[in-house]
Amino acid sequence: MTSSRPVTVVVTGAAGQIGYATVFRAAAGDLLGPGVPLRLHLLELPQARRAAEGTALELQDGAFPLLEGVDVFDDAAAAFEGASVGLLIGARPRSKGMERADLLEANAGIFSVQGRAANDGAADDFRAVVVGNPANTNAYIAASHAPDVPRERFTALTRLDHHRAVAQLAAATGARVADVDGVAIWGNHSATQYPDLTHATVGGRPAPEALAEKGLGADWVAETFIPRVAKRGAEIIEVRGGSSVASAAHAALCHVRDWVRGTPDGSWTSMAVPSDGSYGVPEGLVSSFPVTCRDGAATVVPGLELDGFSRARIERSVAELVEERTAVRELGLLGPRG
Ligand SMILES: NC(=O)C1=CN([C@@H]2O[C@H](COP(=O)(O)OP(=O)(O)OC[C@H]3O[C@@H](n4cnc5c(N)ncnc54)[C@H](O)[C@@H]3O)[C@@H](O)[C@H]2O)C=CC1
Ligand SMILES: O=C([O-])CC(=O)C(=O)O
Repeated sequence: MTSSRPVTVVVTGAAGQIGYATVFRAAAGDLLGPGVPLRLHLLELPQARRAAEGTALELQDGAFPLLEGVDVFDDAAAAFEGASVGLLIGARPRSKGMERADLLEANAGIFSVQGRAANDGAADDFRAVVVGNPANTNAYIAASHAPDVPRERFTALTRLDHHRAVAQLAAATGARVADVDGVAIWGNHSATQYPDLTHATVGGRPAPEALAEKGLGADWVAETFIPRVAKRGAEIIEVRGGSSVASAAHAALCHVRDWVRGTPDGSWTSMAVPSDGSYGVPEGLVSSFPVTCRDGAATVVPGLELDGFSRARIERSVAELVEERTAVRELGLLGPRG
């Protein structure tokens, strides 16, 4: 994505915590790269529109050379008009007494409208990352309502989980984060996710070898590493008194940046993408995989060997995604490509 014409980026939930942490870095070039001018479309609920207008004033005060304009909307159709990138952050949080079906239903209301808005008004090269939870199923819902947008353009964020896994492996082995490679997140952005170290390396050596040197084996991976990463969101809420914000914004920026500019040669990252059927994940389900990105397309890393433990963990998380899809299907919340 190199252009002298500004790229329009729609940010939903722009006045929320992650939205606020994202837009300034996007304006500074951390989303699309240093040479790419952009316009921001900030979408908010009517009651938060004023706060988004305040954010727009602050963006103006940043005098960002790449930022060619900011518009504020409380109507999805108008906000998605002409957009090439969507950062779909705004979602309905679970409130007290809310059942899972209620949560799925409330979010389906949001993501069906936004999927239709993308379908009808976004640019031909529109692509989106869904951050708002339940992110994978929200992305599935949006894609189902956007039959004219290639399905693979609707993805969900598991890059934060990927970063968490990299950082935990680095800490456990005493390595630098930059020396860790080949970590993968599989499945749902939820506690069932599978952070996989079986193909990871530390300083070029297999991760199990580097861990063994520290006295850490398969038990540590199963009983400490995996739950630590999978439940890190809850740990942050517990310690910080609020859910992850800056780390989530950073991950969303990295997700889009790598998607449009490519992953480094010889390396992969994790993204939740509509399955192409690889590794037994039902086609279309938005599930996290190790992916490489080239020329604006994300491709699931083919041919990785999975042992019985990995296969069982992936199946468990994918089963949860299937359940979520069944629930929204039964509630009649999917669109024409459901
Ligand atoms: N996938 C991931 O790794 C992570 C996902 N999350 C999720 O990200 C979402 C946002 O988190 P925060 O920014 O902390 O929440 P927040 O509550 O601070 O902000 C959400 C914003 O979205 C807005 N919003 C709600 N419905 C909207 C709609 N239909 N159109 C436009 N705007 C709408 C709200 O008015 C609010 O300003 C949550 O669902 C959270 O669970 C958070 C951390 C990590
Ligand atoms: O649970 C939440 O709302 C936050 C979240 O997704 C995470 O930190 O991974």
